[in-house]
Amino acid sequence: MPPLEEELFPSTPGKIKIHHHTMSRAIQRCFTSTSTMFLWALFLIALMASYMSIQSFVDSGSRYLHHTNSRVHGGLVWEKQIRSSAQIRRSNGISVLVTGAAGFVGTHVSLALKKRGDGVVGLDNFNDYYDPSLKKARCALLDSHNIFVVDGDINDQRLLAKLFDLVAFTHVMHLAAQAGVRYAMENPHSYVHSNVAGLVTLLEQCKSADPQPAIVWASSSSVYGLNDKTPFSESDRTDQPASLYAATKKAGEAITHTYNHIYGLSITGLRFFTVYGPWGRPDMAYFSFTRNILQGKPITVYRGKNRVDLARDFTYIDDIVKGCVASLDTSGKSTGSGGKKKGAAPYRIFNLGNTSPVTVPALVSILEKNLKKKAKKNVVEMPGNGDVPFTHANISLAQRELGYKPTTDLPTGLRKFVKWYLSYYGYDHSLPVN
Ligand SMILES: O=C(O)[C@H]1O[C@H](OP(=O)(O)OP(=O)(O)OC[C@H]2O[C@@H](n3ccc(=O)[nH]c3=O)[C@H](O)[C@@H]2O)[C@H](O)[C@@H](O)[C@@H]1O
Repeated sequence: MPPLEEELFPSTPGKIKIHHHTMSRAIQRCFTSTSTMFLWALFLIALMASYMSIQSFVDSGSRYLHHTNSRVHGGLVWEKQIRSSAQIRRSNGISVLVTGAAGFVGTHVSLALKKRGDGVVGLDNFNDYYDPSLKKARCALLDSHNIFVVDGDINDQRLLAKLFDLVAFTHVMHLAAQAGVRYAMENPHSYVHSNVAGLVTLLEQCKSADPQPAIVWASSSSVYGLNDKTPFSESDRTDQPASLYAATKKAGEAITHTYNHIYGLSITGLRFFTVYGPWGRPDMAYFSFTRNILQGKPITVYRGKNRVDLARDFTYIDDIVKGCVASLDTSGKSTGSGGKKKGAAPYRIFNLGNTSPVTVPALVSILEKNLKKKAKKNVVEMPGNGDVPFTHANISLAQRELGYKPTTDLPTGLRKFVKWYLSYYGYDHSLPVN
């Protein structure tokens, strides 16, 4: 016989068996005397009273929890905050659900949209892949611009349905993801959870929404993997990923294609090339190098085979934001409704890079100059951890279709980053940033 807990909470959904006869006999037994019925009535009244007081607590609590983004999803105040954040304040404006809004790119894109009068609602799970206090600080910045960020996960189907019930989003800017190339060896499942399962949950919601939103989402330059034809063009092969991270982003491109094909969702995938800048991600090289140089700690600089330096097409955040906003503006409409396709919808993929790769040692030199301090470098051969030796974007397609034209070179962008870093962390570098 299975243990009692197993009967009550089956490990897989869809296996709950309700034994109606047994249950009705039990109910009959309970109601055999009038005194028992009276006690039951009292119990029900007490239950209703406590439900009503909990509901009013939730409503008043969410007023105060606004800044800390409570996990409580519901209540009149919460709904009002979402509706107000989604309000469009310009003619022909759009209303956008930004997933990963407390992330690096998400914060910048949300601000840009809000500043021009679009409606923005953020969604973020504030996970601890890197210091959540930085995410909270970004969130406070968004809050000061009247952008509300819901504390929740893209895997939470009920929450997504609730958000779409409240707001007829015209667009979804999907930036929530498990990022980082090398961390995939430590925690592979987090990549599948966010970048595959979470993506599907979000697409399922978008496909059944009426109207369906157009979707712009973050793919990655890492999908080019072992491709050695440079610069990388969108039509180059992407079937040789070098990391699980890259594989999940490639999977995302395939998955979004099916939702475009079957349900008529308008999809734009953006292959970002090593994005950097103020409010950036502490797990990335430029950020952790800055911290270590300031703290007098060594940095590890990877080098490719035959002592060849690694290089990246580092792209400044403001350029990426322009590419994201232009993608939203040119996305075209999804054609389906209620899960039914009515015609072909756009399916696009663009490289968003800088078109001028810089080596990692050159990145370190620029940081040294800005920080006025020498790095203690440990140069080691690149371990087989998912890294690729070189990235270089061909951006002519984005230039043609989006008017995308990056304008910030690495020295200028890093100067802005260092200025922000010092203003944010101060000169007391004892605080951990990752
Ligand atoms: O372009 C992209 O698609 C990807 O860009 C970055 O990935 P990555 O280019 O590896 O960025 P960093 O982790 O900042 O590394 C930059 C370079 O510094 C090198 N590096 C990194 C860390 C380190 O300790 N030492 C070191 O030499 C890496 O090998 C790489 O060549 C992001 O972390 C990914 O999320 C993103 O998708």
